[in-house]
Amino acid sequence: MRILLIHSDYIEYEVKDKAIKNPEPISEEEKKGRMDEVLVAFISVEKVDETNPEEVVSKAVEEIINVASQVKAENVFVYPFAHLSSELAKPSVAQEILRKVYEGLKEKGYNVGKAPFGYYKAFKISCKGHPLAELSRTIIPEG
Ligand SMILES: Nc1ncnc2c1ncn2[C@@H]1O[C@H](COS(=O)(=O)NC(=O)[C@@H](N)CO)[C@@H](O)[C@H]1O
Repeated sequence: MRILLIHSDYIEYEVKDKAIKNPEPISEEEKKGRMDEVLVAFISVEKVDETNPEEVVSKAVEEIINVASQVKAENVFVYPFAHLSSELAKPSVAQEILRKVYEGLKEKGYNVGKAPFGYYKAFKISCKGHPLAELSRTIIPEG
């Protein structure tokens, strides 16, 4: 799994079109979204993650929380992003892993947003620009 973390003043997105045959079903209001004062996690789920999804989910939640506490972000935004790796997991597995990362962060008490999975989206982001505002993490399952 590849994660790009951007501590931001805001992130906003707008769904444009389906990018895969069976994207995540979404309501009308989920076609647009915005979150302010937020740690945005752009996440590419990789083929290797399919060997141990549970381990990757718990490590991802741990890594994201670790950065959120360092930058004092209470809001986290999970953004499915297929462009941080050339070895992508198939969409069905990726969607499930991302859902579990989202749920895991909520269980830890964070206010969590997410962008819909499987769509082309326009987005705007405002990076805060401090020394820890741009970080990346790579998670590889051992088991
Ligand atoms: N492995 C993955 N990790 C994260 N997001 C993914 C992954 N696979 C698919 N997605 C989601 O599905 C969308 C499209 O994925 S994509 O790989 O860019 N494109 C496609 O799969 C199709 N255009 C066929 O190539 C992405 O924007 C993302 O929302």
